[in-house]
Amino acid sequence: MAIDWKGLNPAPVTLFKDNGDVDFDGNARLAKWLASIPGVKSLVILGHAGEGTFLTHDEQLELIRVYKDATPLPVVAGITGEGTKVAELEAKEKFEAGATGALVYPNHGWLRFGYQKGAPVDRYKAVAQSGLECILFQYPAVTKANYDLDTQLQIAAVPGVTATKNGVRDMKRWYNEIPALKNAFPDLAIMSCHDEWLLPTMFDIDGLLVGYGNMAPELLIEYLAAGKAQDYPLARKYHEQLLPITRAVYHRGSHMEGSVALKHALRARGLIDNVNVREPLKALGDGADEEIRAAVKASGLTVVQSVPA
Ligand SMILES: N[C@@H](CC=O)C(=O)O
Repeated sequence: MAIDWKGLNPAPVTLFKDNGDVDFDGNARLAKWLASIPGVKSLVILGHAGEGTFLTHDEQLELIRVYKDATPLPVVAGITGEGTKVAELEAKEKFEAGATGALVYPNHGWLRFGYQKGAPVDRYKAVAQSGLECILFQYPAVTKANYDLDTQLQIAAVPGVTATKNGVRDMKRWYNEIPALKNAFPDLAIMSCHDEWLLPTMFDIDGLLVGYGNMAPELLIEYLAAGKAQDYPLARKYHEQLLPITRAVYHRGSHMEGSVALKHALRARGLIDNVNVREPLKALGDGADEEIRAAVKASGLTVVQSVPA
């Protein structure tokens, strides 16, 4: 069954116990809460926000099973294996564990060295053989793992690629490449992942695929609707309302810190009990928790009183 990406696709954080083990029960609880919110379309796990590559192979597969059992929503798994063959096998295992979709990461060697022409499309072809619906993941323009338009068009043509998560962070590229993709592939769902400044992207998208979706799903769904309606004043209102929490979580030293800050925001909303992370993530410094709690309040995000069983 095709995934309907046209809404909010949060990338849940992964919870850990105090002894460092994955807290599967805590993750199931978070999954159930997110899935209970109308407008949430899928849950994208094992990505950056989910500390996917910090989990062992077995933990990754178990987390997919837990999400699959906890929610009727499609479970989308990050595919991060470096080699194309490795990524192909990883996708097969994740499909068998219960995933429906794949967020296909670039080979991370490309971040430093760039890619050879044709290699990205072959990676998608290999992963798509698993039966997972694939998301074309566009990295920021400042990285060498960023795909030129021709490469994006080739990837979008691969059967099984049904959406793109665009994080280019270069509006000149966005304003040219998003229409070109839409023109060539009208059914390709366009999703933004510009967590730290969503506003300029909100008028061109079908959905959001964001870590941000963990902590403010209710408001992001309304914000997305305003963007789709081309209602700039209303979208701007949501942008302003969310600015305190955007600043506290995403305008930090690095996007990596955002994954930790997300946990503080979720704790402030009463959804999780601790802010444990796995190395190489580090705890935030003194004062961060108070700052994030104050931002949650200032953005009008309330403490969640009950989570579906
Ligand atoms: N929002 C981030 C982090 C997520 O994967 C991005 O731009 O990729």
